[in-house]
Amino acid sequence: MGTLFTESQKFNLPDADIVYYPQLFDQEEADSLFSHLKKSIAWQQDDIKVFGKVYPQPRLTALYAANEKPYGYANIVMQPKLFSKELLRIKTKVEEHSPVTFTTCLLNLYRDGQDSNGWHADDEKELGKNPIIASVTFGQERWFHLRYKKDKAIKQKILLQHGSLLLMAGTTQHFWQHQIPKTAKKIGERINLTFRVIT
Ligand SMILES: O=C(O)CCC(=O)C(=O)O
Ligand SMILES: [Fe+2]
Repeated sequence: MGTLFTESQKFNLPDADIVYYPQLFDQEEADSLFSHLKKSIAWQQDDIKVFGKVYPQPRLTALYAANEKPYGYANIVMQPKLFSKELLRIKTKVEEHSPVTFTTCLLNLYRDGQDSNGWHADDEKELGKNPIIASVTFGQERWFHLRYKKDKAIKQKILLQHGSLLLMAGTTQHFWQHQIPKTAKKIGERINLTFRVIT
């Protein structure tokens, strides 16, 4: 079961460094990792505070890491659980395409088209100055939207497919925001893993 060769795609966008690998995992391996993660991850639904009002987050999440450092964003502070051997296997595979060793993985489970992730940048202080974020998709493919902060008419859509990897590096998180929009279509579940370095 070697890695299939599939062309990577580098996006030519201002102040961004974004590369997409459509098939980090082949179909069979991606199917089996999806079912494994669906049942073994400690999925939780946190509340988020937006302009003083509290809402349940429109997706389930979980935090795993190689250390015990918490990760906080949008009024939530998450304490990690230790990486499982499958998460370490995925991490090792991702690191073949990345110059850094990741410490932490934030996972998202989008249960259907009404689950989403609003406009944001991964620019929390504990991620460091020019963070490398590696985002892996299993299950339902979803659109990933990017918009340039200085001119929101400059944007990019990327279809994140089953078994794919998206790498964001350089100044991407300073100059760009991203989101996973809702869709009215009847669609299945998607698991997303975002590997990060938290020091
Ligand atoms: O689900 C995705 O592809 C994006 C997740 C994301 O942006 C995040 O967790 O910060
Ligand atoms: Fe993000």
